[in-house]
Amino acid sequence: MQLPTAFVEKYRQLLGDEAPAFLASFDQPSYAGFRVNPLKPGEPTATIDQASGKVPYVPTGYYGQVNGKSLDHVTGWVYSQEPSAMYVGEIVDPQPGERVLDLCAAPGGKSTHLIGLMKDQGLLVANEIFRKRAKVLAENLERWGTKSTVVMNESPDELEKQFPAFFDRILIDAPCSGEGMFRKEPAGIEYWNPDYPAECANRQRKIIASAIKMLKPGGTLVYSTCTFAPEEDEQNIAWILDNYPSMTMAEVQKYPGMDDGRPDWANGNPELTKAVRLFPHHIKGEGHFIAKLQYGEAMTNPPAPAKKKRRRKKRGGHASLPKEQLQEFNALKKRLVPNYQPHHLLTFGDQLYDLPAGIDDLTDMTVMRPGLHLGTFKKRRFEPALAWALALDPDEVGQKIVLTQDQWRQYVHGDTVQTNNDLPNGWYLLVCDRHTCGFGKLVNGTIKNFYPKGLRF
Ligand SMILES: C[S@@+](CC[C@H](N)C(=O)[O-])C[C@H]1O[C@@H](n2cnc3c(N)ncnc32)[C@H](O)[C@@H]1O
Repeated sequence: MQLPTAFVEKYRQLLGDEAPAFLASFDQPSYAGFRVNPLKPGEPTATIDQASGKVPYVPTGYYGQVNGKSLDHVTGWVYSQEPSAMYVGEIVDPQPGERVLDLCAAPGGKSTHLIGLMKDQGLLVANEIFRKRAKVLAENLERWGTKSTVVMNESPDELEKQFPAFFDRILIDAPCSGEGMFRKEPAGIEYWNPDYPAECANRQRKIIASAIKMLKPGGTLVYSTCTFAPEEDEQNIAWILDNYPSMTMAEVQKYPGMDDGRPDWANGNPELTKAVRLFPHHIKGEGHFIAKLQYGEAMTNPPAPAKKKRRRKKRGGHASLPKEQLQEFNALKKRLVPNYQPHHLLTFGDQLYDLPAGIDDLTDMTVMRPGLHLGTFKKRRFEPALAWALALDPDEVGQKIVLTQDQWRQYVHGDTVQTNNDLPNGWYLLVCDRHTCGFGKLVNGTIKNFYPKGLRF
């Protein structure tokens, strides 16, 4: 691989004797991996059978490729993620019931991991600053089947106004110079120049400052990058320790092949050894840096959570459900999923969502997905959403139709599906090999296709 001369020189100086092995790793193939989804009601055996082994430091992680058009992938039973990146979620270690923020979340590798570890209990706010990427994030989280995630499309400095001292845990998976991904995505090399890491570090410090304002006293902040650059890694952590006396380094478990952070690459603060570096010449994965910090109880006067006036947004705002719509929704729910207990029903235009606990005011925020998308109100009828189907366990649904693999392929292709059953007409959950796939409307033995057009293949 052709690396910039200044890059090679920089790491020769920093790594000394280790530099040849480090530089040689860029000519080795990158590692692919995937995680299995603990929120789904079974093991994705078809994908696991193709794996080349388990990732030792991630209980749900495997080495191997995922087929993007497989049933396992399309229904969110697996998520394709590079093995080093998987360690970030484990270090965040979120617990069920907590409030967690993934501040730079698209396309959703870490968010899907975090909400799985939380057993889909509590609140995950998955935020992405760029709208197109936030849309992809929302789609990936819908496939994952989460009920407790809100997807936002905000800048960190807007979010900090909405959520002062609010979160138990915050992850900053920072936009970075991406040196650790050069092997996997060589196009990233084009953006690199000797000043690029320092430019990224400046941006990262602004994100960090916003994040700290949103952290509860006693909460934890995990900061990760996929770059080797000390400016963006140890030097940013040293900056946090110097400027925020309440922030201290937390210990991180290191598995064989993982390296300590390098104080000598920053200001010599020995605490920096507690960070972890994943180097491609030492582990089976790409380059990563992860540090965990604790917001000590020393911060005795955190800003009180802002009290916001409740008001309806002019456009795209949310509102409680009118009686007629509630009846339409309840009629369908009673037939399909009688035991489903929505937490807080709200509408965005004609879309119905179930907002998770822990957040009740989305005023003044750009929200891509205010919780679980339940469906759409059409003229005097309610059409259940794909996201709702993907969040259900087939065992909790009364009305369902089991598809063969061939019928599932017809369904994701957008075709109607012929059945030879004599079930009454109406909505059914479609299930293939225990994977919930969507809802279909049965009309005289034919399943009408409501699979979203943009997802068909
Ligand atoms: C490393 S990626 C995140 C990857 C993601 N956590 C995952 O695991 O799939 C960093 C993200 O930060 C976003 N970003 C870029 N500039 C930003 C800024 N100024 N503030 C916050 N996020 C930013 C990028 O759009 C990108 O999606």
